[in-house]
Amino acid sequence: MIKARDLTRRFRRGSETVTALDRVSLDIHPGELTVAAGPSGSGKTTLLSVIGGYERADAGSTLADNGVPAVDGAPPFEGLPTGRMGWGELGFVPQSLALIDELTVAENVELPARLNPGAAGTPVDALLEGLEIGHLADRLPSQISGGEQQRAAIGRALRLVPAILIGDEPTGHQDRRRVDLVLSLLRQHAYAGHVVLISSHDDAVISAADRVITLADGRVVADERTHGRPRPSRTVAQANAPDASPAGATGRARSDLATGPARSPDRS
Ligand SMILES: Nc1ncnc2c1ncn2[C@@H]1O[C@H](COP(=O)(O)OP(=O)(O)OP(=O)(O)O)[C@@H](O)[C@H]1O
Repeated sequence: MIKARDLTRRFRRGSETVTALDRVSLDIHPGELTVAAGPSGSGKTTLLSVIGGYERADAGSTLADNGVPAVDGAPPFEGLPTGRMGWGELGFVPQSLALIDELTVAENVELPARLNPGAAGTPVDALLEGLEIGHLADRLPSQISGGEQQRAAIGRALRLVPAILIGDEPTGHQDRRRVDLVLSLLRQHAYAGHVVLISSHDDAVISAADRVITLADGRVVADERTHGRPRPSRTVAQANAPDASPAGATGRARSDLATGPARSPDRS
């Protein structure tokens, strides 16, 4: 589970201050597809970037279950800041995609595993086939379409089967059939007991969601469970057991990864 509390993010534009997020508090649960919706400029990208640790909040905090099962009666929620999670714990699909142009499609998808030697996950070939880009494995990102690049970025985010998956409009470049394909993979990941939070203003995506959080002017103006699908009572930690490894054990922390070229260019 993710607990975001009082997230506030302001941007300065000359003499003007834009409040992109205004004291947003949310719990995002595993086991359901959660979609952040709202008009352009309402704060969706900022919310996902702050929750994913790609952008710093001016105020507030975002903590996540660290995947370690409870021991000796200790609460399973350990409160790890999401910004310190690596690809093994948190997969991110940025709007910019941030693929490395010198690496092939297969190498881009494999990157989280290269950074986390020994970590378990889904084989690259299976991901590429599932995302219908298997035939493009040896091409460079610049040699494939925007929709194909986006599916490669989704494959990279899913590579280590992260407890948390965040996608900023991950279907934005897809045709109708591939929107359904991507949604089906994301829902599968969510229903396996993981946290899946994406943004979209596509009605097809919103109607496929189990929960829709609507933003306007940086605030949550609606928060609805659309399918009424009961949440599994198990935690992310339980869902991941016995493969769960302590945060950090699967590799580098997010702050380290930020220095790598695969992370969002927004993070320096
Ligand atoms: N780097 C920045 N500098 C200044 N203002 C920014 C910056 N990033 C975002 N904003 C502003 O913050 C507000 C929220 O932007 P954000 O990108 O989060 O919205 P969004 O809902 O994701 O929009 P879209 O659907 O168009 O992607 C907008 O008013 C935007 O102009």
